[in-house]
Amino acid sequence: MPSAEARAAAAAARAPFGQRLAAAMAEHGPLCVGIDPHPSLLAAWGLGDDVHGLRSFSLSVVEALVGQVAALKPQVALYERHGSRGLAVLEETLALCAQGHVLSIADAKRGDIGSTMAAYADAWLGEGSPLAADAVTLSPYLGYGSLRPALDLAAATGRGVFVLGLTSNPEGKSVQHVGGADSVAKGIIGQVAAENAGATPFGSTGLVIGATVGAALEELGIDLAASNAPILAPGLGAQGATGADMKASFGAFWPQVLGTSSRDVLKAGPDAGALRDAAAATRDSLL
Ligand SMILES: O=c1ccn([C@@H]2O[C@H](COP(=O)(O)O)[C@@H](O)[C@H]2O)c(=O)[nH]1
Repeated sequence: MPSAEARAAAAAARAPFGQRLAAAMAEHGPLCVGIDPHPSLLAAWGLGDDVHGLRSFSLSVVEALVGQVAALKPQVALYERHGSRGLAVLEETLALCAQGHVLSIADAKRGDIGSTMAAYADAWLGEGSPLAADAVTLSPYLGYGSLRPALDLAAATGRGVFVLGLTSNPEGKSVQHVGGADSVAKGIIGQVAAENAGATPFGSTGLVIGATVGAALEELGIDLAASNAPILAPGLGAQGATGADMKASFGAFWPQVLGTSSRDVLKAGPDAGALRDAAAATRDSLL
């Protein structure tokens, strides 16, 4: 690991995640491709459901899509299921993203009591950590304040977080919509807004709002513009949402939205050109 001085200098030199994401979206369009090496996809690519297949799949996706999309989002669970060697592949995948200057979002959905949260923050956002990504997804359902160690470390290292707000799965409503006009989700989004006050073009504390939420933003009276947050919107493609659906749901908030699709793009592989074409078609549906 580099010295403490070198790590501090690297963190200080990094522009805030929100600014880096805005620049990447302006250059490459509002698409993030998820790296989700499901067993079925490994088989469809002619790879084994083992660490060699995982590595070949992951590195092929990064190599094909560097310079093509705003961000890549490895799904951590699909590396964890291969044990410590799977996590080593995730480290290599994140390093390749950094080398190719494509933003990485580790979809880990971490959330725990504050003292443990500090360790998760070190792992996913700490300078010099082998698993550090440009941003990590967080679950606020142990209380938004419990995320503080990650919010602070992200700010100190120029990294970002995406806090679950309204998730893309149908079951999410049973928790997130509770309270109606004063919904749980609205409360979380309000706390995210406080983190991002004054940041331009948006802050580094993002929100996950599913591409599948339909009219929920309007029904719950949620003003995403006030959150000043980048919005990570999963659910495009395999979960049924289209670019047109997303534009209808997000309306005036569209400039903040980074759509993300995994299986629908990945099924085009393993041919690199076919992967690039699938990503380009998905990105174009968002323009
Ligand atoms: O609300 C959420 C939060 C995260 N996800 C994750 O995004 C991808 C979606 O994969 P697809 O193949 O495009 O459906 C996956 O890793 C989920 O865990 C989400 O879907 N919804």
